[in-house]
Amino acid sequence: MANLTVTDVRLTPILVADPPLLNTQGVHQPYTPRLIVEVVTADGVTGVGETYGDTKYLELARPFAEKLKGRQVSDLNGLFAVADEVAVDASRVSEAVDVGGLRGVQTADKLRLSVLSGFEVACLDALGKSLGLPVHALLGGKVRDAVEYSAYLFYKWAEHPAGVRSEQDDWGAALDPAGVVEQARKFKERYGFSSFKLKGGVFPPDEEIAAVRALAQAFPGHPLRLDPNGAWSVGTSVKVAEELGDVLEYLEDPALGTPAMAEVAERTGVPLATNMCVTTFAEIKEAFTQGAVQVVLSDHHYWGGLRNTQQLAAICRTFGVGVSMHSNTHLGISLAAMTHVAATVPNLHHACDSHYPWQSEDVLTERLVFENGSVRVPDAPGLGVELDRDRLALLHRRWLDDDGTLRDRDDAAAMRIADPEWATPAMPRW
Ligand SMILES: O=C([O-])C(=O)C[C@H](O)[C@@H](O)C(=O)[O-]
Ligand SMILES: [Mg+2]
Repeated sequence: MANLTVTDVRLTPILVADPPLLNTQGVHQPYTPRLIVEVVTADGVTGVGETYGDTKYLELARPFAEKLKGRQVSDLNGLFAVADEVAVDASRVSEAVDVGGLRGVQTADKLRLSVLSGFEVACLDALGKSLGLPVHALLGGKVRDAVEYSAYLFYKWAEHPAGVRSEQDDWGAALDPAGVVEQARKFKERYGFSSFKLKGGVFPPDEEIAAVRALAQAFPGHPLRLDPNGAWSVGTSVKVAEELGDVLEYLEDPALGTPAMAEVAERTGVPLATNMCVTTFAEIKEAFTQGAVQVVLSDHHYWGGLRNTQQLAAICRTFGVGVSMHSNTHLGISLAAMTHVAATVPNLHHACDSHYPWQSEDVLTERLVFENGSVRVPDAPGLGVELDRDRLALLHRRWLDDDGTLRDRDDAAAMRIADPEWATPAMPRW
């Protein structure tokens, strides 16, 4: 019988290269923080997880890790009790919608869940390796063999501002409809994606409408999405929905907050998706009863892990609301975790988001591969991925060497390097 007792927990904060991707808040930093979690059992089995690596997450992860020692990796329900014991510094959260966060309301619970998810995935990986079972089997079994992802298109500079230390990428600039179409072509060529999401809220809506129209012309029949992260008023949202209604699979978070989304939903037939107004279980009732959203983009990081993601999917199914997946900058551990849980969700009818193609660096010995836009669901024990300790050490070294400037993701601060006058836009921006 395997000894599933946690004897050691390792936390490794890293900085990962990120291209100059634009959103309504600003631009991505040249390096972004992530946290790699390792949980070791008495048998010497190591499970890996990944989550946000900014200071406020690290502050919680450290005491969480201490409390995990001596517990069983199979005690997944117990992780929530551990999370409740970890104190959150009140200055780290505001109950209001955090427009700077791009991921909705900021609460102490959500912060705890975002940390918990890294431990839950590491425990599931260790448990799976100990029992010789893939994570999807621990979650009840896969209902599909591959999970489809969509191309995540961004307006983008060719490179980070001059004088800023950064890694080169070969995607080029995308600042107008032709650039966006060119980027989409590369995504299709390289990964076989057949649906496209454009991160909007960067340029005035007419320019973004033109970019989506250009995509529709270049890729007829392909599902398209546009996501301005709540940057538009209700009126602007309705206008964009009217103009693009014939080509959009859904419009994502056109306006900020459930009441505004509900008003948009009432005035258009275009389905609305969200990763901003429904990001916690507490927000579901109001949004669903008001018909504010037709698709919830789950994210196992802030929903509190893979099993909470399954619960969210079950609630969505009950209410006839669609479900898919949101993504931030993440590495292969999280892509594997997303793929395992997505494989178990019967009502997943939209290709999931993933930033992974934008990440040229990883901490795995082998990168996960997209074939025809999909990732095959791993059947090896655990997550089916292996940590590359040299890569991990290298990216950790970068974090150690940083003076603190990059340890907390701040897209507005990154933008101010190029444009010192830049201030986080007041919402609605248009
Ligand atoms: O709304 C979304 O899809 C996101 O929040 C994803 C990311 O935060 C994305 O906007 C980004 O990284 O710029
Ligand atoms: Mg979004």
